[in-house]
Amino acid sequence: MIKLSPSILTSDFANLGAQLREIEEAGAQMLHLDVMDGSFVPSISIGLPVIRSIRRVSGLMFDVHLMILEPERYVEEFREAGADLITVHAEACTDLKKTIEKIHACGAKAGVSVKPATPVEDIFPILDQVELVLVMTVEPGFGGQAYLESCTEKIRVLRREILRRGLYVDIEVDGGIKKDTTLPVVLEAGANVIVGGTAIVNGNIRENTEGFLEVFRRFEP
Ligand SMILES: O=C(CO)[C@@H](O)[C@H](O)COP(=O)(O)O
Repeated sequence: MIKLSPSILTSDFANLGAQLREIEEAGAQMLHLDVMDGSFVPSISIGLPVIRSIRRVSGLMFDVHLMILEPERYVEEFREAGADLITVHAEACTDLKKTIEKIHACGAKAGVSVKPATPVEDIFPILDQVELVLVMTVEPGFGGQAYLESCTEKIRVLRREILRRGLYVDIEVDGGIKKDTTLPVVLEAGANVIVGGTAIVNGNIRENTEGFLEVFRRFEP
């Protein structure tokens, strides 16, 4: 199944409750929460208090993307705050395998992410230990950037490897996904969890969400 995970990074935070309701009512299945530390990536975004607060008002699956150094230090806290899926960067972990084990031990699903310059083959050794791989299709740090074409082949290679090994691993893509241009490209390449940032939350959330879901239907078996 293809799922939509809207990112609230560029939301109007003064109006977040209403925006979350719109996202949920329009039919998105997940909520993508970008946590940035100002070290692994240049920006600082939201953290534990915001996730705890919105957990009380949202029934969506919380897809927490940790763009922080040594994320293993905070795994339990993000789980307690409400994360259902915790994704860490392969480039940011001291010991990726142990971090994945820690995520599972606290009852969350585990995801691993790679930046655009990191070969997707780097995570093949732990592919059977995660529920999701997040292929960054922009340099992590900011919303509203242009999709990097070089990432399409990474999605294809990853989907091929997952099929070859008979695994059930979701492929999530994040960055520069637009309904009429890059969305069909990533779906064709094999992605099945789609993060939409500015293309969903900026403007009419309901129409934007419905537009994405309509394209999904064209790619569903
Ligand atoms: O993690 C990030 C950026 O680092 C994202 O989740 C952005 O929020 C995506 O925004 P768009 O590129 O879709 O506008």
